[in-house]
Amino acid sequence: MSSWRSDRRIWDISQTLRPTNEQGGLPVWPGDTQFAFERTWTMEDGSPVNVGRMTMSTHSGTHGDAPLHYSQTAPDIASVALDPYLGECLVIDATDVSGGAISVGDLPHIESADRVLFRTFARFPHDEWDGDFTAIDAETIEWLALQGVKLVGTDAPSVDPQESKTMDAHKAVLKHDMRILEGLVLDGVSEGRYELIALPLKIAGGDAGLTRAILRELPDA
Ligand SMILES: Nc1ccccc1C(=O)C[C@H](N)C(=O)O
Ligand SMILES: [Zn+2]
Ligand SMILES: [Zn+2]
Repeated sequence: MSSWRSDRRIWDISQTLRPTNEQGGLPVWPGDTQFAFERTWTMEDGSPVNVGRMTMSTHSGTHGDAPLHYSQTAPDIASVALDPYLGECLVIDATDVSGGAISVGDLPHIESADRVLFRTFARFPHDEWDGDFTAIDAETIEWLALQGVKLVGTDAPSVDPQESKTMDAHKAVLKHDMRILEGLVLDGVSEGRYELIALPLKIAGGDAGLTRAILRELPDA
């Protein structure tokens, strides 16, 4: 049998990109560009093919922040190495965390991990903006960096609180040259180890890149 065939289970942990409207739709950071999708050419109108066009923020839906997002002199998303976005990761259930941010005391015992994803929502708010999301303390980022973690992901729209002006968690990430995934959908994903595949789009000058993020069951799990 071909070694490419795999029966390993896959979890799609990406938001569905679609317009925001009265019924809900894609939650967008307050004041940022709404997601829009339209057809430039349609077969209905005699075109041989359908072709679309999108307008969006670089931080729409599930995305990876570039270091350039939080530092003027840091690399854009097209320039960062891809290995942090690919490989074994640990999903931590932080749905019971109170007090606005995940503190060091909220962390379970971590044997070792290169990548850590936090589930903060019991149910992901697919159709409305929730500004009261759970952020991550800068000390927690520091502690994870000491454990060798090179990527931190969250189902929240940011690692810092919505009203933060100091961006302490982002700054801790910058200090340790870690990578960030935001807006993951971790409903139905239990705590444990998985393979992460979440490559951000290669946008020159991009302060972030949208990503189709998935988890895959580890071999021989
Ligand atoms: N769109 C924004 C507009 C203004 C301020 C922040 C945002 C963000 O998207 C935050 C973000 N997702 C982050 O990387 O923390
Ligand atoms: Zn972001
Ligand atoms: Zn961010």
